[in-house]
Amino acid sequence: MSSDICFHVYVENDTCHIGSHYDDEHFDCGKKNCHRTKTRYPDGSVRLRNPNIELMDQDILYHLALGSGSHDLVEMFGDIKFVCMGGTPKRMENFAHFIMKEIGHKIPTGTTLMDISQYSYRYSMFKVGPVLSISHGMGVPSIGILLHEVIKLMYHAKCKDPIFFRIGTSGGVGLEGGTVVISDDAIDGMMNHYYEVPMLGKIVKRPAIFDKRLVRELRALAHPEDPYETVTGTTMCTGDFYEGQGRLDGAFCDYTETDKMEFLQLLKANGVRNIEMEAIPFAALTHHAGIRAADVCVTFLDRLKGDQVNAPKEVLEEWQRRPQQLVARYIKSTCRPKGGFLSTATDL
Ligand SMILES: O=P(O)(O)O[C@H]1O[C@H](CO)[C@@H](O)[C@H]1O
Ligand SMILES: O=c1cc[nH]c(=O)[nH]1
Repeated sequence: MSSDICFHVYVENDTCHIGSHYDDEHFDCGKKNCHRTKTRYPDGSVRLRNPNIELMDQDILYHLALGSGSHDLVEMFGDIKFVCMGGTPKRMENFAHFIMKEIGHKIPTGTTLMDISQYSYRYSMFKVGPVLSISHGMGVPSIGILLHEVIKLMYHAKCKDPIFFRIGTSGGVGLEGGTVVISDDAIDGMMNHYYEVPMLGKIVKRPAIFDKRLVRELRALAHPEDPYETVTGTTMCTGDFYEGQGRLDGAFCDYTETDKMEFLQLLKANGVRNIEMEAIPFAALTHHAGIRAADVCVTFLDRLKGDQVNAPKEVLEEWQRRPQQLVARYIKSTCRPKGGFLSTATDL
């Protein structure tokens, strides 16, 4: 590595290099190819890696029902420190209410939380002080579109060093239902560690990298007395729930149970702890934007034991709250004693 290249993560010739200081240093060194310099202004606010946006009269965030011309995005969202996303509107509305209690955020008596993106009829978005809670739908294209617009929202709103969390559900690989998995790595259905996007007839590969320090900080917030396990490991992100995840119970199945079990055992032997459908674009696009992010999912079943999600509804609801509790502990751990929030739990 030449001396004018910094030790932060940087991308050169389509290859991602991770400097030895990546975990611990997030300052603006100004050196050539510094990922931090490319993605942040000196005050920590999000810098977009698309020069076209600042030349536009206004930017319409179509799927959020927001726009830089129609809304005062700095006034509405400038204080955001945490963006939490998960598949369903109901989970994210519940999380908004939960985090409101946890951080002691007050809204005027007689008022209720509003779905800011309700007229997009695509995603739901709730704001609770420094926390945005947004639904992302199912699968790679849905979360990909949302991430483009939320990252632009962070830029327009001049948010400083926001942290993104995905609060999800997944199938465990050798883990009981109800286990919480913090992803420290992501692979796609072909075991690639990158997000492949066809652009202008060519495949562009973006490395899918999670922030290792954030993973450690979250892991440290798991309580020994929690009545379930919290583990870290690789998450496989597939493009389908049935055949894409080796299930035998889809509308079609052209492989045998032996084929399925061999594949799942291979995943287990390679450190894969769970399977879901968003980790790759979530890791890759947040990393490309220089945004620290973590994917925290509960398992709904052990895929080594079956394919059907058959735990009772109330049990699934309780399990879904487990990743929310961990993320809430993180957010609370960044609260300053005199108000406001730090950018990281370990700055305390
Ligand atoms: O529970 P959420 O966060 O929606 O995520 C998981 O659930 C969906 C499949 O049932 C996929 O989107 C998968 O990633
Ligand atoms: O098995 C599962 C469970 C939840 N979500 C998935 O993608 N797969």
